Amino acid sequence: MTSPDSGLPDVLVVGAGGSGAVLAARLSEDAGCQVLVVEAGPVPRALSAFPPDLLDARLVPGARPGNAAVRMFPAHLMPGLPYMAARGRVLGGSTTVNGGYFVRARRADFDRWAAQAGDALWSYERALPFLRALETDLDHGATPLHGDRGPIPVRRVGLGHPAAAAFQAAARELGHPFDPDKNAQDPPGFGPVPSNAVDGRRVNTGIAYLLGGALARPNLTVLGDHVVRSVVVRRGRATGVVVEHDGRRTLLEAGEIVLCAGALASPHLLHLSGIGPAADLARAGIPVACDLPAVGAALSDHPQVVLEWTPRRPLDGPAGSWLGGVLHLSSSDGDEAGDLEILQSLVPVTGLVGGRTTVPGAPLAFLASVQTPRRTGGVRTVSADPDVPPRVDYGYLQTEADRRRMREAVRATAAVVATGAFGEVSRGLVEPSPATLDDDHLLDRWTHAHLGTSQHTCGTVPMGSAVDAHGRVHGLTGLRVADTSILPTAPLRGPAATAVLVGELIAHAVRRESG
Ligand SMILES: Cc1cc2nc3c(=O)[nH]c(=O)nc-3n(C[C@H](O)[C@H](O)[C@H](O)COP(=O)(O)OP(=O)(O)OC[C@H]3O[C@@H](n4cnc5c(N)ncnc54)[C@H](O)[C@@H]3O)c2cc1C
Repeated sequence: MTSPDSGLPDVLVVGAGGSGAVLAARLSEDAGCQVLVVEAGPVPRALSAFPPDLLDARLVPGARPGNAAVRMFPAHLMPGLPYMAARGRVLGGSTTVNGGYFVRARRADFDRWAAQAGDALWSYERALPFLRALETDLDHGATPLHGDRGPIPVRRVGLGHPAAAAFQAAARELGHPFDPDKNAQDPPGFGPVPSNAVDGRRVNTGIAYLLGGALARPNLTVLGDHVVRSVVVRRGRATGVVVEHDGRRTLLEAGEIVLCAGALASPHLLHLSGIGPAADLARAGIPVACDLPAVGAALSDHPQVVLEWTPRRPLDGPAGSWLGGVLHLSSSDGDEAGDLEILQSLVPVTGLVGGRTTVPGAPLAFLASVQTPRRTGGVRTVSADPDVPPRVDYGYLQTEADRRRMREAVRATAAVVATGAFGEVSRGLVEPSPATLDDDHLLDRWTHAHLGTSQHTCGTVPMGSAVDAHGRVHGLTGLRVADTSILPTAPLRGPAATAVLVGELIAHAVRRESG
């Protein structure tokens, strides 16, 4: 904490996204803690000020090219395979432009993170009270596993749509267990998707944590359209940030700086501030403040391909959410239960990309992802100019084991579509052909041509080698990272619920440290 008469905020939070909005709201519950949030994107002060597509749970705003609420990062999924990665740039960050699938990490993820962080704070048992506190589970209410008072409303998407019902019947036909509560740590199988959308409206973290009352607190200030360019480090201590607004740069100082800019922007900001691998920084012309090789050394994400199928008859559009059911099954590795995911979209991909909930005659889709915990690729900063984007490499499918798991995910999806039960609604897959499915080499080529990502990036500033279990950056004082960057590996599920948990856990840690 700063001294009361310094006039400086105690904590300056960079980014009001999946973790930052949560952290700022929780820290400002203490009226004696002055919190300043600096967000690069716009900050609507009321629900009605959000563009309607950012609230519509039948859409995934981040999938639509050119959406003003999205910042694109040029990237490579594999060497020679370029891609544009989307990140939310608006109050709520990527939770405002994402799919609204809100599933907790698995116990195995917590075990791994607790070991890597060297702190039981990250164990499932210690995290569970925070997982309960962050949600209002509208299906279960208050139980030992679920909460009924938290800011994020969680409801499982109904399986009443004919395509979702057919998916459920297909999973049963194939012998997959029913997994009715994906947030309960039961054996993985087919089930409805827990979502932070209610009555067709996606509730991002800005709405849930800030617009719900925190924004009115006198000790909380949230600045929108202010882009942090770098962190100022003096004699091993972070003292402030350089911020750009309306073309003008100013210095904002605070007792402590917390980066919540997301798993692509946070490592870039650290690099621009001279914190990262010294040789790379020197090559980019950035003076080194702290040699920290682990910053940006790898990332962790989930490769994904879309498999489209042709409806046998015209099907209605989705009622309240683009999401159908979801099936988790295990790759033949057998090490990580439920590491393959088949997620159903009730909106054609052309609709998601074009911002439309129905496209007559268009095929519907499954999103097949490999969610085995992996660290690959990385984020490298190539210029001291903050406007030059970092080099983002996903490093997907570089090993035979990675390619095999992806083949298994694709073939498992094809098996669902090939069931008699799914045949009630489907004429079959658009691609790949049976001949391609049968041949490893052809299937690898098909996958390469159709490869995408779940946009679940984590692990770019990992606990253990870059920050400690409280997000404190090694080798410096006054600087933390508190977003999905610090999770050493992406969870076996989508990371949005865990991003919120990061905000909750780090707020708890900050409060405990300051007594
Ligand atoms: C298209 C898409 C779909 C997804 N779908 C799902 C899903 O359905 N389920 C799921 O679990 N996960 C999903 N995810 C991932 C999930 O939304 C993210 O993992 C999560 O929101 C990350 O939280 P974060 O706090 O780390 O970063 P973010 O939520 O991205 O927040 C970072 C914030 O920092 C701000 N910021 C960045 N740089 C600066 C700067 N220099 N100065 C000031 N502010 C800055 C940004 O504007 C943003 O508001 C999806 C992601 C995307 C992009």
